[in-house]
Amino acid sequence: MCLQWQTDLTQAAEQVLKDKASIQGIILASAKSTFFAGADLKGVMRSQASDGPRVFTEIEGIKKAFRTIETLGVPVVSCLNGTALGGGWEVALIGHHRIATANPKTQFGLPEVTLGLIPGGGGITKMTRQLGLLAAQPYVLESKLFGPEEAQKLGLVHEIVASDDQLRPRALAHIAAAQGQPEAAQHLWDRKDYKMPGGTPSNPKIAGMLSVAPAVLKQKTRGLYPAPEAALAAMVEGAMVDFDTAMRIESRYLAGLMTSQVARNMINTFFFNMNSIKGGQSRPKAAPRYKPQKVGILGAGMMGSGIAYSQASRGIATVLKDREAAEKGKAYSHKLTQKRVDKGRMTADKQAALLSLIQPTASASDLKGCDLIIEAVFENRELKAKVTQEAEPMLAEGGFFASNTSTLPISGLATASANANKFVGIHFFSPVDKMQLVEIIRGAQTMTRRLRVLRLRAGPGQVADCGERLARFLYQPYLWHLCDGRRGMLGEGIPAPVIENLAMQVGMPVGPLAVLDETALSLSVHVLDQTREDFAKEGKTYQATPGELLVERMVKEHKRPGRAAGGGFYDYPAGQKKVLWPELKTRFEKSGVSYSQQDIKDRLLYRQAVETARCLQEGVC
Ligand SMILES: CCCCCCCCCCCCC[C@H](O)CC(=O)SCCNC(=O)CCNC(=O)[C@H](O)C(C)(C)COP(=O)(O)OP(=O)(O)OC[C@H]1O[C@@H](n2cnc3c(N)ncnc32)[C@H](O)[C@@H]1OP(=O)(O)O
Ligand SMILES: NC(=O)c1ccc[n+]([C@@H]2O[C@H](COP(=O)([O-])OP(=O)(O)OC[C@H]3O[C@@H](n4cnc5c(N)ncnc54)[C@H](O)[C@@H]3O)[C@@H](O)[C@H]2O)c1
Repeated sequence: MCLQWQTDLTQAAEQVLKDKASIQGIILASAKSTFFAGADLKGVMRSQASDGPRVFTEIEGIKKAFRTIETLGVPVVSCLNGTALGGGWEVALIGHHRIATANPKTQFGLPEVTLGLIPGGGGITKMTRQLGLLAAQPYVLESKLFGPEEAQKLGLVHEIVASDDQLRPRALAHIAAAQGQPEAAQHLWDRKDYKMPGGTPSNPKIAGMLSVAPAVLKQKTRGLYPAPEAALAAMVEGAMVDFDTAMRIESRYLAGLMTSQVARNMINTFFFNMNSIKGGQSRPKAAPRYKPQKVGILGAGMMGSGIAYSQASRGIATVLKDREAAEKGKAYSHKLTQKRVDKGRMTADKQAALLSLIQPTASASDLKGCDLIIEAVFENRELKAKVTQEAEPMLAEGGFFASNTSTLPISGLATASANANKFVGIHFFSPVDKMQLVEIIRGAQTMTRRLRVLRLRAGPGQVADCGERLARFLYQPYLWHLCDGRRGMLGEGIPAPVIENLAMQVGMPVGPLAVLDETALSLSVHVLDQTREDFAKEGKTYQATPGELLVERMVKEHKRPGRAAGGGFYDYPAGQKKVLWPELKTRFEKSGVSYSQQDIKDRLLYRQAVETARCLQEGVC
């Protein structure tokens, strides 16, 4: 929907208006494999707040042309040969009759709110009038996309054809059959007898539901995302007025959002940056994709058991080795898959096939022939060196070794290896089955070609090739320091619920103390112990931060090592919601401590900004 397209559209609308008497019907078709990708997001990225009035005029201009075509009095047929998203779906909705090619890859719908925008090119008004205020919500407020079949069930597509070459003949046949039938050239909502499905907001049932809708939405967005709120407002306000006014209402909301910093940030992150990652921006150039055939995992604790699941669920034979906990580690995969089986999302056969790929063992000899071994034992340098030396000889020819360490420099760990050039860091995040990110860390001696992007996990954003600078990597400077700041705040006497709630108010999905519990407080203590040992070897004394000392007290004094071990900053009563450990109040809270909520929010966010800037400075990509 760039400026050139807008000019062409306006001219086409003027032309059909002139030629009206000789037109029997209009076909909207695309010459590309995608039907239409919607508004020009590059243009939106260039917009400024002062562009608001101009953008409003452009949106209104586009919709005027849409309206000219759909109210001309001739049947309009949209031939949907491929994906139609956002403004593209809004173009499809010009057609009174919509025909789609059957293709499981085709996606229709309105992804706008995921980009900080709203479907203000007629999408809100038309989808609401077509489906009703309640039924349209998932498509408008949650950007639920759908394929041709679902579209047909919803009445949004009227015909499905087997191949693209059938679209035009079917459209022509429809136009021929529609001659003399005025309703075939009219949208539902333009008919005199139109009634909104389910009722308008004046219907008491709808009014009752709408009265709680903003609160429900706010609970999800925490007031941090303006687009879903604007979309809900445009839906409801639009449902109370005539069609043209409803269209203008959505244009106003859209113009405001389109020229906002929030939308630019979201578009840049969720569309352009995500596309670059999917397109392999982080991959070493010209490196072939690589999938190991057999993977060994050392340590079947929290991380090892999750990594085993992630390998087996991608069909990779996995040997899970632990001194004592290998069976328990495999049981984690059983637990995860059983939940899916119980919900009917996985067959028992598939579960059995996945579990059969995990071989629990206490014996290093079972690792023979692995082309990748990932070490995930305790965060202790000597132990890691020992298990590396024990397992490495089992590698298949050309295989390589990886450590899942959170904090220990890879170059240092690689000194235990007989092949430091085949030693890398592969850092999974907890919980492994949910987190898409995997960080690849290059040690000083790692051969660059070892950094083939591993297909260990599906999903985008999977790799940050950090290299290794200053013997630290992403997790260390980034998350670790963030966590430390939060633990530190608790140590200053700031109440735990204040820290947790303010962090969520600035957009974190869960409170930071909850995250620390998940990753295990005992892990922080292992890291601290190792750091002290390292300093001592150099004749120095490590000065632990207040945050580190607090966690050490939690683990060593109060015996609260984290969620997996029964409790940490939170208690985890069986079958109930977690609750903050009541004794945090008596042990850490200081009565009369003064704090400003804004300062706490700033401390949480500035730390992220500073660490992000450092990552960029250090070339983490
Ligand atoms: C001063 C301010 C400007 C004001 C403009 C005013 C305009 C007013 C219009 C208002 C009315 C409409 C409002 C509408 O409701 C709002 C929207 O439409 S928001 C956009 C919604 N659309 C999308 O989210 C779709 C985005 N695209 C995709 O999901 C995919 O590209 C696809 C369509 C599924 C196709 O996938 P692929 O085949 O894999 O192709 P690629 O993804 O690799 O894309 C190829 C190439 O095209 C670029 N591109 C794709 N879509 C857009 C886009 N919408 N805008 C800009 N560029 C787009 C993509 O970046 C690739 O570029 P390359 O990397 O090759 O440079
Ligand atoms: N916890 C996290 O959130 C997280 C995230 C990313 C990376 N890591 C890293 O992953 C590694 C493991 O962390 P974890 O949280 O899974 O620890 P964990 O304590 O849950 O598990 C460690 C496992 O190692 C096993 N082990 C000890 N010695 C062994 C040996 N000689 N041979 C085989 N197994 C042995 C233990 O029995 C235990 O099951 C650490 O290096 C940690 O820094 C942890």
